[in-house]
Amino acid sequence: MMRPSLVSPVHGRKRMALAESVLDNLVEVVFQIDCGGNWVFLNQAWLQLTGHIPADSLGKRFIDDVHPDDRAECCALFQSLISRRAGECRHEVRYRHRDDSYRWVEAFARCALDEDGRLAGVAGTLTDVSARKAADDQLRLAASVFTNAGEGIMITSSAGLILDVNAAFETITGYTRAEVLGRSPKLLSSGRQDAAFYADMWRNLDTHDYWQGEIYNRRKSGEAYVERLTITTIRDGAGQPANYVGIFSDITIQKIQAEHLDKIAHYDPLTGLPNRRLLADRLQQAMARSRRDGTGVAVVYVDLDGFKAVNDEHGHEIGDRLLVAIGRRMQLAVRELDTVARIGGDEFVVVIGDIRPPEDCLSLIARLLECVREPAFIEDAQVCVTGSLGVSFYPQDEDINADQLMRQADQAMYRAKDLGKNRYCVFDSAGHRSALDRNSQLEEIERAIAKREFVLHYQPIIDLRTGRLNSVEALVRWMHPERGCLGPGEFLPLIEGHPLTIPLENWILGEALDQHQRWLDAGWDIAVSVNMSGTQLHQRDFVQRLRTALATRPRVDPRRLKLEVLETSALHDIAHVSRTISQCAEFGVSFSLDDFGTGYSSLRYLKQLPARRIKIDQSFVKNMLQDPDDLAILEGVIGMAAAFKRELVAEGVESMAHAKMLIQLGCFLAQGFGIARPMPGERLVEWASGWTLPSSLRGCTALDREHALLLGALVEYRAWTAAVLRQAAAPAPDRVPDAMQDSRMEQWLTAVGAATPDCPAWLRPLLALRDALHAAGAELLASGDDAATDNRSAAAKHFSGLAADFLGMLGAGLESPR
Ligand SMILES: Nc1nc2c(ncn2[C@@H]2O[C@H](COP(=O)(O)OP(=O)(O)OP(=O)(O)O)[C@@H](O)[C@H]2O)c(=O)[nH]1
Repeated sequence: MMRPSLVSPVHGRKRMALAESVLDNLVEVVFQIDCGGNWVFLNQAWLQLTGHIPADSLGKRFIDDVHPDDRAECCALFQSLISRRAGECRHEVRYRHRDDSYRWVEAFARCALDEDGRLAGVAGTLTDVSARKAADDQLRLAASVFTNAGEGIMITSSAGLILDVNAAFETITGYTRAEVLGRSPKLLSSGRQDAAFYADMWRNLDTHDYWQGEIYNRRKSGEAYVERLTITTIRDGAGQPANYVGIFSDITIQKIQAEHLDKIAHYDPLTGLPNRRLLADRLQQAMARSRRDGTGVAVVYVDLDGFKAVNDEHGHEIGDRLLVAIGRRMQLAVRELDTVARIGGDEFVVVIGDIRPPEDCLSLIARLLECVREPAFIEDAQVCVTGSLGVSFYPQDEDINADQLMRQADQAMYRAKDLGKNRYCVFDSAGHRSALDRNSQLEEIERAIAKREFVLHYQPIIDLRTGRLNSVEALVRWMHPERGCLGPGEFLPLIEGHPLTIPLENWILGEALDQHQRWLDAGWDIAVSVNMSGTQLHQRDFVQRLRTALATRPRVDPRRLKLEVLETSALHDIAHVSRTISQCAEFGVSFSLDDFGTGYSSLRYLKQLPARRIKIDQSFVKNMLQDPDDLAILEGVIGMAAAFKRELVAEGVESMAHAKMLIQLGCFLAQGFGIARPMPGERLVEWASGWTLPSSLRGCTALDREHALLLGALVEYRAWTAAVLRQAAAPAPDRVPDAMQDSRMEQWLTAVGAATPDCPAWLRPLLALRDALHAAGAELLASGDDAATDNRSAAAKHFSGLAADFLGMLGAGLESPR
């Protein structure tokens, strides 16, 4: 049964119009070419395909816009259809667009006949297949890459089963494609990676769709290899993992080379221990860990003692094996996190981390010392060395880096060597700081010498009997650009014993001689004394240098130069210094022993050193008015100087009272603030012309023995009365004896006949006053801590009055004719 038609048929012109509309709405180009190869019909789709309006192309040769490479084939097909007058063909050809690009076109053509059945040409369709062609190319390319890639490629399902692998996979792993399809990549596993490794890999694939790393796998042959692997997650339209693609390359050879290079770069070839470079890295890590968790690090520098002798005695090879043995022992002694490195020759460094208080690791350090000195038995030989170890600790009060820490340990190691080897020394950072300070101060002094910041001042030495200027002492001052004028006490102690004393003293000597010449020019011939240190006098060329200094100043009479040497300065080689003094004496330069009495060997020096002059240290002079002990020393020195026939100078004369007492004791040359302070050279002449002997000193002479005893008694009583008053004012634990131990007084009284039955009448008031003074003293001291303040001050007043009277009476006795 026929189905009823839903549309009514169209005929004639209507049909033609409908056909035209259908043709123009087609996506494909519908065409006809005449037998000469010219376009005779094109629908509207032509515009879309070529950019040309169909009417513009009609009458033109179809072949002209075919890609030159495709023309021959196209012509041949066309000719074949025309000549056969029947048939059809389908092929792909590139056709030029108006914009000069080419589109891939699938052409379908068959012979077209006219109404009379004669051949009219060729008709057919053209379809734009550029997009499909591009996709095909892409696919072909991908397939080619997959097949030909140097990297192994493995595609798995979301379940992790292998879906495909390429040829490189087969080459690298040794498995064929057929052997692995459908299997898990685990078949390659070497077991070298732990579960955590794979867990991390899957975490990355889940969250970042990507993982890259190095992985140790096993080939089919069982051989292990290293691959660098990148895995990418491929997700489906719903965002679920559909596949995993792994791309890997075999990096086994590079890995071996890198490990070899790393070994060479970071390990000592002989012992296999970390070398200096790796040590630096490990130390940095240990310091970082220490900062993180608040623990400490110790750096132990180990240098073998006497290792050269092992080489010399047993040969280099045994030496090598000893180094290996010691390195191994130390490595066994420390924990795994610690580092034992060999940094060269017979030097090792051990970094000990995670220590709590530094003392924590001292037993370990002692063990390292044992590791070194334990004998080693190598080829029938017993080989022994010891080690010197230096230790530094991290952290320290000040910020410190790894290099500094190593240097500190190195320094401490040198100290261990200095102290006799076979021991360890811990770096003393406080000592180091003061050494650093000292270094910078020394540098400053060195600069100051170069910049001529030092000047000399001169202090007169006076003959107290005549008031005449005897000589001057040159005293150095530092005109410091920031701190002003500094006295020698502020910088000389810094350079004591240091080589820097030599240039400074050379300058002082030269400058003093130059000044002497300037005074000569002014018609003033005054002797000058210059201080010389023990360091200077121990110089072998000292005498020669002194001669040269004098020779370059020919107008200076060497006898006008005196050199002062500190009695306390380290005169190690007294015989040498004695020879030096004698040699200088040969050309007129004399010596003084300065600060005499303060050293342990005053008498020895006095006996052995041919110094012409002795200078009594000012500490004895300063207190001689009220300290019987200092007075006794002074008297002793004065006696010795007389016995040894040495000239005597008293230093530290602060007042005319001091000067007077010195005269009375028989010391006539003096210097001190009481006479004149040190002054610049040019002021000295003016000062000397204005200076006269104070009247209190005129006519003053040395005392006879009787008066000298009285002077001693006076000093004793001054000391005692002052002590009693001090004690009364502020009771001290060391109580003053109630009764005066008046030994000098007793000696004097005996000398003047007080003990005889016919005691001189003039003495009686003095003795009575003395008894009263003693009684008042005892009463004052007995008044005790709990006595009423008023009572005590009344008793003190009474005692002071008696003391003044008594001391006045003794003083008057000193003035009495002898
Ligand atoms: N066997 C061997 N000896 C080496 C090696 N490297 C350096 N030396 C020698 O090790 C010695 C190290 O010198 P020193 O540290 O001055 O010798 P030392 O006798 O230990 O001296 P002190 O440290 O002052 O006790 C030198 O004689 C080097 O020739 C080495 O790799 N093998």
